[in-house]
Amino acid sequence: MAVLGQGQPALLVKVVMAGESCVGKTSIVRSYTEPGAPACSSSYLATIGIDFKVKPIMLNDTRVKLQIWDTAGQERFHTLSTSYFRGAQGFVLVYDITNMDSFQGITSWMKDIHEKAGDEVDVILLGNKCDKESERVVPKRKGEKLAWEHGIHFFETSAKDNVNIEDAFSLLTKEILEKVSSECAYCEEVTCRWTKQTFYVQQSNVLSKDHSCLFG
Ligand SMILES: Nc1nc2c(ncn2[C@@H]2O[C@H](COP(=O)(O)OP(=O)(O)OP(=O)(O)O)[C@@H](O)[C@H]2O)c(=O)[nH]1
Repeated sequence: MAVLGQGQPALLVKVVMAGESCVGKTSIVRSYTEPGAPACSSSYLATIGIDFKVKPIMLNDTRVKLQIWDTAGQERFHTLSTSYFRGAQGFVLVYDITNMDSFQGITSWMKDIHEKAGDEVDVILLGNKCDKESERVVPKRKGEKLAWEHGIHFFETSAKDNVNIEDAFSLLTKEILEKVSSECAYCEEVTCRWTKQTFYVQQSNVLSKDHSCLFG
């Protein structure tokens, strides 16, 4: 894998948040990208359409710019939300441990992800709101079993108390980087017809030879 130092441009990684409405997707993104600020508020404000945040991180000496797309979970936004799945390298798929319907919806979300983003994409499953133990209706072993059946990693998280959020994003990003370095599934090699210089094209991003985004 290309090792990018401080002075070098960052590798751009697109991650999409998915899951039913009100499971805590926005709060998880907030907890991760705005440390110190309250991730949860007493009033719930549904995501309308789509939003995104950027989080620069350093992982094993590689500079990464995580572009996190926060989709709306409400059914009326389903077509719009899933249209952002295409081209993503990773998904954070979330259910709420106090809401059985949100857990039962996970299989359908997995289907959407594979249909739109392919079978090779990395997914991590989060059972959120683990601070609400007294209201739990989804046992932890059910989440573990479902993740195991899909061959993906699993964490129980709390956006409110910032539990396991950083670990979840780090593990997902690590898996994505391993894939990019081993087979570069997302890049297409292009040679400039005038300068004969080689570039890699990843979606709309032009990447330099070491796969770091030139516009990073
Ligand atoms: N106790 C607790 N509440 C949480 C947690 N995460 C989110 N919430 C609350 O749950 C509600 C919904 O959170 P959001 O982050 O807006 O949920 P969402 O999945 O983005 O919802 P949509 O935008 O409709 O898709 C809010 O009132 C949050 O404050 C958590 O870890 N613990």
